[in-house]
Amino acid sequence: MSDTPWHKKLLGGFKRTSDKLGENLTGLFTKSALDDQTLDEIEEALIMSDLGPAMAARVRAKLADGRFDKGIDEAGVRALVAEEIEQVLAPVAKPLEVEAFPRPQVILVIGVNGSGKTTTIAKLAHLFIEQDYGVMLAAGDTFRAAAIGQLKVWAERLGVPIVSGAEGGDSAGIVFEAVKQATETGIDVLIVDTAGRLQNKRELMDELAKIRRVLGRLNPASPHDVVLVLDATTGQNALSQIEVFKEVAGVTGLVMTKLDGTARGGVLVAAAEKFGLPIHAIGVGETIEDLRPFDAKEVADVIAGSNR
Ligand SMILES: Nc1nc2c(ncn2[C@@H]2O[C@H](COP(=O)(O)OP(=O)(O)OP(=O)(O)O)[C@@H](O)[C@H]2O)c(=O)[nH]1
Repeated sequence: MSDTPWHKKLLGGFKRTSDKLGENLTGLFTKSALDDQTLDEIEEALIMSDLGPAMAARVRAKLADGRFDKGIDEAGVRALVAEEIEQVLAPVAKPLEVEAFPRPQVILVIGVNGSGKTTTIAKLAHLFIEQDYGVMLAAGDTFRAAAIGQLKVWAERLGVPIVSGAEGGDSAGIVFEAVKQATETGIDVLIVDTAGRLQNKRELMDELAKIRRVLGRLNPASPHDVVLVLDATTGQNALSQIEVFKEVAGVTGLVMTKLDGTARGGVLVAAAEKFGLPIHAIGVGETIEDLRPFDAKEVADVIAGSNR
């Protein structure tokens, strides 16, 4: 197993999730043989750990198949859980690639207020800058002055240009201006912040639809990515947010944040299983380095606490 700084972050980030899974499973391994009751309890422990009912049922079936009436060991169960998690995460672990021609590639970032959207935009920008791409930000969330201000601070820190307007301004207009400037100055990636008011679904839908119309007129392939930012600490609620945003905005991929502050990191797996949407990156902390594309096996082992 690797001991890179990122791996240490992952271990720390998922610690509470992995501890909770451990707690939920504790006591089950003292039984001498695997019987129906223990299988039920293992299934329940996995559901309680937010991993989702489908995965819980599969692990139960596999254990029942191979281990019934035999002794069970904790490492064996953890290894099986890790294997199942890896199989769910491997097909969806896809970093955001910059490949659009003509440039710029336009990434709309959506999500409810407080999900970590602004921070995620800064972290994604940082990842692209590291790969030598030219990045621009657009402050399309004009609903709150604080959101515009926060994005400006990040742009300055990162040393990237930003297009913004006044509070209450027309976000589609700002996005139009940003694409124009990005095209003129040869920017590779334009990352657009958007408002996240789920309280008024109609307004949100209209606003996002208008941004999409403006972008589509400039380049029919744009927006190239619509990335939904989810806060892992909201647990199962993150799953209903995916449903709603798929409906109002169309979602091409997910970023899950705050996996470090929660015992509910299993919801990453439940989201992957239920929706099959690409998961571009995960956030395990507040600094700019704390968002990275991930390796399915590494994350699976960390969540399950397995050293397979
Ligand atoms: N622990 C931790 N905190 C995070 C992570 N990502 C974001 N945060 C914090 O979550 C808080 C909200 O993040 P923002 O980026 O402001 O969220 P937002 O969705 O833009 O929220 P609004 O500005 O209210 O729309 C901030 O204090 C961030 O530092 C993460 O991966 N881990």
